[in-house]
Amino acid sequence: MRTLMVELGERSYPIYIGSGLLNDLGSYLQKHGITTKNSLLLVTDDNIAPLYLEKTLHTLQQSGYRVVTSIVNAGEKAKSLSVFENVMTAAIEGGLDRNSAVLALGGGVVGDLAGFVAASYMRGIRFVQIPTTILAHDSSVGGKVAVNHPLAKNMIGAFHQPVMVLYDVDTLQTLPMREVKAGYSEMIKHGLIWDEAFAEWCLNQAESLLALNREDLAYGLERGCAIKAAVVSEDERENGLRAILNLGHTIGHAIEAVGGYGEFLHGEAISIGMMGSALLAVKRGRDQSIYTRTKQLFGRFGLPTSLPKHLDTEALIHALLHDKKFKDNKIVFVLPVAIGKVDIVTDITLDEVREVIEQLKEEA
Ligand SMILES: NC(=O)c1ccc[n+]([C@@H]2O[C@H](COP(=O)([O-])OP(=O)(O)OC[C@H]3O[C@@H](n4cnc5c(N)ncnc54)[C@H](O)[C@@H]3O)[C@@H](O)[C@H]2O)c1
Ligand SMILES: O=C(O)C(=O)C[C@@H](O)[C@H](O)[C@H](O)COP(=O)(O)O
Ligand SMILES: [Zn+2]
Repeated sequence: MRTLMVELGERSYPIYIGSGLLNDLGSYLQKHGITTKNSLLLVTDDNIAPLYLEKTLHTLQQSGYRVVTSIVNAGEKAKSLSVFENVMTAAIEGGLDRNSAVLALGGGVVGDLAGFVAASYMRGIRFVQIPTTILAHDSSVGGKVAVNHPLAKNMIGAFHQPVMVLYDVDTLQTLPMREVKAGYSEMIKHGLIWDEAFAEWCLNQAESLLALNREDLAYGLERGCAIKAAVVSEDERENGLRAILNLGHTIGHAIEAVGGYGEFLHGEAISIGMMGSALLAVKRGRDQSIYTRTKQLFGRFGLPTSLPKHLDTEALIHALLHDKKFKDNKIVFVLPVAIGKVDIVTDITLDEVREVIEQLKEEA
């Protein structure tokens, strides 16, 4: 078992990564001050429930907990205000109080949704992340919780840190291959923004990672979480450094919104977005190898590197202008300086973005 810390003063918390951890959920909750006197709301989705809900409820009940369950439909559309309201209803009807805790058993969708419920219920109750996807090595760490608005991604949300992250890597073995690939997109992002050697390691271990080799997977998750934790510990509320975690998300979020939050998985959209950032960087005179190496990385993982032609360029631009990354009349882009290093650029024009979108379509 590996333990990492997210250092945030009184809001610090551990990330436990290991095999079989779900069996000991009750002990971990107790260790973190969530006792059997406190009722729990467990949120999950209808893909995960048949696989892990019974086991999770059994272990919690064995430990003496009272648990209310809310199962949402799988997929990005669950990050909506109407589903948020349904989960809130389950919490109220289940009699949760200010000492209760919300447990998110699932990927980034469940984590973001349940986390926003925890942040809002009675103005904030405790929250535990139990990630079950590879992508969630990113989403379960850092406390960004939110639902989407039809016009823009993650538009309604909060910062609400969990009390712990319990990552049972055994659960990842049941992921569909498309989700496995999408999860590696954020892992590669952590290499691209922070650690060239890690990006290179991802490239070299692609085959083993895609085959879910346990040792490599655990190392990749640990390194990805460590990078995320280091950034968040320095800048919890994105006043500066944390913005680098948004590499590929300026165009990526627009792709998700224009795709109706269903055509593209988050990991797929941001891999195309990261290709867009690499292209912009090269157009601004940075080394051509940034583009070729980024493309090689995503290609090796079977992730998309171009934009389907049917996506309307102006619709993408419109969505981009509603994103949080459009500030003070400027679009904020994270651009690679080299593999493993990025900077924040705020003078990219809409015409430059249009040109890159068209070029990404030509590659299709
Ligand atoms: N808060 C953050 O910092 C942050 C960071 C990155 C991404 N996100 C958000 O995370 C979301 C994407 O997360 P995701 O990729 O985990 O998607 P997801 O939560 O939709 O999970 C992916 C799919 O896999 C299924 N699934 C989950 N675990 C499984 C398992 N162990 N076995 C079999 N099937 C399983 C789910 O039912 C779903 O269909 C997006 O909404 C994105 O915006 C948030
Ligand atoms: O934690 C962060 O900060 C990130 O930017 C991580 C991203 O991978 C994640 O998709 C995040 O939800 C995007 O944040 P947003 O503020 O642009 O909605
Ligand atoms: Zn992301």
